Amino acid sequence: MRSRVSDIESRLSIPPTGWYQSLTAAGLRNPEVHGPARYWLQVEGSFTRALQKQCSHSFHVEVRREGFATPTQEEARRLHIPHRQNAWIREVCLCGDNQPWVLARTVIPLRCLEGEGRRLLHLGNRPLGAYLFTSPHWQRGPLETGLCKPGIPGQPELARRSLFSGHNSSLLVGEYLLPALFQRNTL
Ligand SMILES: C=C(O[C@@H]1C=C(C(=O)O)C=C[C@H]1O)C(=O)O
Repeated sequence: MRSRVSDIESRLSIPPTGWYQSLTAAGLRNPEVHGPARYWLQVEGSFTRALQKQCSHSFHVEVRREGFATPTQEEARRLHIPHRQNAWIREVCLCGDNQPWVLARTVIPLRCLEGEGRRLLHLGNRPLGAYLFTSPHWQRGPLETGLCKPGIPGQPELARRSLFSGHNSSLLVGEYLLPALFQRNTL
């Protein structure tokens, strides 16, 4: 039998998103970025760690899909890779206390998968952050703020994204905040 969290989770999707270089720039379009989600749009360090600190009893990663696929044209441009080149694309739901809190989409170009980067193919339910923040090779670039196209209530409206640069290549991590995360009155 499917669990309740899987049922809620299966109705969620990553919406088309417009990306801005800063929270301030996004705020001119949608002042909601300065509301309760602001902390999550700006928190530094491992996002997984920050979420885990907010959990009362459990945190887990559910893989929604993972495999080789073509990134969007915008993602390919951001990563400086040819636009029809396949990449390893990982989409997960980060759940706190059995509630879906964040959807994440990571685009990992082929060059990142060489050498020890092969481990990225086998993360499964282990959080990517645990890998990126324990390996000395990866450096996070500046955070962008995303405004998702207006959609159905309960779907992500705000997002954040950044490039992580390794030896000779970068990967792109997008995190889409679900209202359930920042509408809890705990921060
Ligand atoms: C990049 C991080 O990894 C987190 C875990 C992810 C995964 O397992 O796919 C994706 C995005 C994250 O928020 C992080 O913890 O900061």
